[in-house]
Amino acid sequence: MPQTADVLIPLALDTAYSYAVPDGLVLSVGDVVQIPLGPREIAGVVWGVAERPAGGSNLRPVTGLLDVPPLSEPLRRLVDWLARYTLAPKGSALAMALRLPDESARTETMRVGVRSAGKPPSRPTAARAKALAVAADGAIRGKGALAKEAGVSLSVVDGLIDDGALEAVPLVPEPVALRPDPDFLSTAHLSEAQSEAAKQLNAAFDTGLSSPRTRGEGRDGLVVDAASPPGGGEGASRDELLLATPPHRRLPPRSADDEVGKAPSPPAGRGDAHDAPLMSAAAGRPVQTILLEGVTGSGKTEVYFEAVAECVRRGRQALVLMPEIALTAQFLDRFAARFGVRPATWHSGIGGRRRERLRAAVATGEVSVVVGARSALFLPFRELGLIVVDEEHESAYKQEDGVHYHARDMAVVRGKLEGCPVVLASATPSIETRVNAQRGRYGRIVLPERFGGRRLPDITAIDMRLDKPERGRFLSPPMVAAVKAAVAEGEQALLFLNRRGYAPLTLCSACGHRYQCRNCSTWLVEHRFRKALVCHHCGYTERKPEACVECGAFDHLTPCGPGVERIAEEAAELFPDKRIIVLSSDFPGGTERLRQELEAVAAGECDIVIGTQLVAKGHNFPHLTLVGVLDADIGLTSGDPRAAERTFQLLQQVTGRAGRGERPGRALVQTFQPDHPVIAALLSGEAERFYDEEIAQRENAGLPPFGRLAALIVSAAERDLAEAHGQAMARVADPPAGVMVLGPAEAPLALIRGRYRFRLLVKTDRGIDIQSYLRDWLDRSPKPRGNVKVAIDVDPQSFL
Ligand SMILES: Nc1ncnc2c1ncn2[C@@H]1O[C@H](COP(=O)(O)OP(=O)(O)OP(=O)(O)O)[C@@H](O)[C@H]1O
Ligand SMILES: [Zn+2]
Repeated sequence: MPQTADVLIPLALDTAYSYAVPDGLVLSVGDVVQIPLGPREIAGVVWGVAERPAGGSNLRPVTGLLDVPPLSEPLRRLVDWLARYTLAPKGSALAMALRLPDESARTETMRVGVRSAGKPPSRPTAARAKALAVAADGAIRGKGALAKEAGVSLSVVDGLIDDGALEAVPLVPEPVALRPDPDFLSTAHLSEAQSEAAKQLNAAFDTGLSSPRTRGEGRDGLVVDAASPPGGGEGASRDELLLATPPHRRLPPRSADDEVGKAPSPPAGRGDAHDAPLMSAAAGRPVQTILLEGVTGSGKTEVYFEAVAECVRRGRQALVLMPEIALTAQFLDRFAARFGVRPATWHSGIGGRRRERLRAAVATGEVSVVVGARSALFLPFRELGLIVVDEEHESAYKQEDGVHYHARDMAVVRGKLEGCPVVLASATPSIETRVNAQRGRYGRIVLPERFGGRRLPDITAIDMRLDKPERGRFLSPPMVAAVKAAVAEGEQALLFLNRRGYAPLTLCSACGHRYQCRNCSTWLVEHRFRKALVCHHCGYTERKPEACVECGAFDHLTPCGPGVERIAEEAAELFPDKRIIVLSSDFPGGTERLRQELEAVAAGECDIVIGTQLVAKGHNFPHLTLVGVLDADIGLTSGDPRAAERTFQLLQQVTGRAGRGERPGRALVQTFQPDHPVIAALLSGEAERFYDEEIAQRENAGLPPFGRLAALIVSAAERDLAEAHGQAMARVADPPAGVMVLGPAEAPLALIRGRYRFRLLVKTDRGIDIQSYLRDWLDRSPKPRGNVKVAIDVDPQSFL
């Protein structure tokens, strides 16, 4: 019987389109096919197939089956899930999972080398002789390499190939990644606490979660769970997930002992708690997602490496997600020390061909461990057995454009769809994850102490109202003294200020003019290294003028407040003979240079490090003993409901960089509000109390995870248009009980890249299916006209 195929296209379209399958071609769901779309041909994925009556059809035909791995069922369901959850068009969600090789990548698939064919060229020239002299050793070289070595042009080499004096031979591509050896290192190096934690973690593999029998077993099983928004509440409707959860088909185990050879799952309630699976107190069944919470420097990495090892031993694949910048050589080396080889890595800096080879190797199962940034979540794993989300509290996991998704939450969803354990690791877990652990939805494993008997740093506040810096300076006298003492001992000091550039505001002291972005409602930030004024939102840059553009006065431009560059200047004056490194994400040289500098810091090649929040993320600087926080209050004043949580996390992370090596560490925190609950909790080390209070406040206010939020951002090139559309939407919002719609209000960043922005905020009770409400509201709303755009952000992390 001939077929019809419903093909989903990776464009901003929400539905699959029907095509006729030509006779002789049999398609399955998940196949990647070529189809005509308007005047062009495009790749899409078969989302459904049906039989079609023989004879004619007015559907356009599928034009080909592409030679790329089909999209697995869990991945297709992730795409469905993602689209339903974020309200993004399904095709946009698909685009994240389907990155086809671009043309350049395809044509280059076979690299060729050349070697001497052992016969002279028919037409000898000096250049040819040089090339042949190099090739005379019989070795195989790339064409470019040979040309370079011989000092001749590529066309000389090509000429010799045509002539038959050189022969082209295919080069065997180097493997994408070597196989990690789960038993490369014994577990003897683990501390007792780490071994315990690893054991508990690995018990998750024996819960039977990944066996086919427990899948899709109805309402009380995993089915319903997978529908709940992982970020918190139990909101999404059951129907939604029942829809998304057909009985699961999975690949047979690689080898019999994958499933059989290991210890059978221990019966629930067995006496020995440690190698029994963590049980959900609430549901009385094993948990699938586990919070691995350990203070900074407790050695969480080593613990989850053991889970990765166990996963590999079972013949399955592991994915470790990291905030991008944390993909340092240091981490890769630690992986290599444990597994004998570096892992395959996936991040935005990996180019076309390598990307495609890695995707293919992930799909065949050849690659068993991938360490990657958030987009690695959409790789086509053949048999995913574990996902680790390191630094799970990081806001970098939230994608803020296109499909607004949170990679940590989607990791939990993918784990459920694949039937594999998910480990969320952090020293400062998000409130959402904390609450899930308290409620027993997630398991929780705690490492309360630092590895190797090291102490957490002592943290002291410097009250800036009392210990004022000198005029025009930003380091208070006790801070200066502490840095001096540390570097005198040959130790490293880190000065932390979460502000890029030289000064956050520049004004003319003659006329008061403030330098503002022409596309955004933001102040321009002076970047002295670049001699420019820069907008941190749109990148608009102008040369710093000699005279005020407003009144023409010379020498009156005054920087207001500090950025890291200004602190660097001050430190250089205070400590002229010390080596200083400034780390900021906007420096020329990009990620590569940053990685190198982070390594230099780790190797002790500088005395004073000055950095923004990127130095706080998971790094290990063994020589660092002093952390100075220059403005602890920066984040506290924003209107963001997570301001307190974020500040606490950031300060605890950055102070946690001190004292990780041999010598104990300490931290000094400059603040104008030493009594603020966040600062007080940081100083007293009472993280538990801080979390308890913060959780109680969220609960009282009905904020996530106790209620749900979604933001609508209406933007347009004209302010009136944006505002009018926002108001028109608000008029038809018609919120039912349990739903509140606030706004439209002008966004705090009212203008970005020349577009005016208004925000609407939807706040619902936990039990409400916020997506259904949003869909219904959008259907009733006037369609955006002209250049008006409406962006939807479910579970917003940013309120700007
Ligand atoms: N079993 C071990 N053997 C040797 N060194 C270890 C071991 N476990 C941890 N360490 C060392 O202790 C330090 C801290 O470990 P790790 O970076 O894993 O901590 P962490 O819990 O991830 O901290 P953070 O949350 O601050 O990033 C590292 O220098 C690491 O090499
Ligand atoms: Zn701007």
